[in-house]
Amino acid sequence: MESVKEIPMSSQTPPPKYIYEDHHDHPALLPMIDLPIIDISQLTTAEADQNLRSALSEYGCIMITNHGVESWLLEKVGMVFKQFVALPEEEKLKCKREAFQGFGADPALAGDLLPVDWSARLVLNVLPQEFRELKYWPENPPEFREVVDEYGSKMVTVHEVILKALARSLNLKETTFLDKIGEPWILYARFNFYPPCPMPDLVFGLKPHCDATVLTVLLQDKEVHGLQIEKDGQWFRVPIVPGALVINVGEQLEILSNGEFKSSHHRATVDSERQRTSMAMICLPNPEVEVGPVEELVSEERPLLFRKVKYEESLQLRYYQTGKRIIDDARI
Ligand SMILES: O=C(O)CCC(=O)C(=O)O
Ligand SMILES: [Fe+2]
Repeated sequence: MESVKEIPMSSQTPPPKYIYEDHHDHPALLPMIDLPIIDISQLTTAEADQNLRSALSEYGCIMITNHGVESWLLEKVGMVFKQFVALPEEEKLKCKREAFQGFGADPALAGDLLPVDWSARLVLNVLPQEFRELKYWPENPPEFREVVDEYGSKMVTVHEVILKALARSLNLKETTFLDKIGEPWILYARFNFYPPCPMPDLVFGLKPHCDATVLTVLLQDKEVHGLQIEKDGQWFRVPIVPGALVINVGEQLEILSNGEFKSSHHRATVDSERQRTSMAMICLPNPEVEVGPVEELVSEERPLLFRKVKYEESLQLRYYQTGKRIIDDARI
């Protein structure tokens, strides 16, 4: 098992296991993308629902404002994680990553793997409450648990508001997607920590991937860029918009919507001098549920694209490390 000691060291020239032979564009050289910004307090009007639908269909990744998370809480969520990563090693070891939850690098699996990410993550099941394993939840800083708990409950509303609007925009009963992902669906948090790296064009903080989720709500670092998305075969940097949250369509929503919404292909690069953090709140179907396309979205003009699949953490990790996608297994 990896320990927190195996987190990449900011001062090091990257050891070979992190290095991509074909270097990618230096992050600073890529153009910024102008992502749609959607005020989600306007959703329920037919026009706002349609705007959300077309923005997500075109980009797979948008920004949202008026999402109901007060600015002090956004600030705190970012801050408590920065305070946690600044703690001494022994303190962080108390939440050491095991198979899935906790703090550390991804466990290294056997096989033909892609280079290792220049990052470490703190992964926590947040909701439903009975899925929480508090031994992985930092006790330091002292407000960590309360802040993540509060932010998590706001995220339930954000997910519900968006999933209902997307269903309405496709002329479906508004709870269609929520009904399909089962009760309770799962909310988990992934806090990403990217130490600086002197050769940012040779490593990735998070390799190119699509989230295996329904939706991901991402709080970016306030100052340091790193998120990039691919659109029409080109990579772009995602701007930092103060107070806005980033929404990524995940593979489960691509399946549910029979391909109407495409999961966003994205990655995180690292900075040569400054550390970066980000925090993803992720929606997954209930673990007992098999997710397949909504029947009303299948027709003669729009044939069935996917068979039903069950999300599995261990499979997902293996796929991530080998550059495969679960959704490709589901494609008919
Ligand atoms: O750090 C970022 O901006 C991207 C994070 C991300 O893609 C993820 O956690 O899945
Ligand atoms: Fe992601």
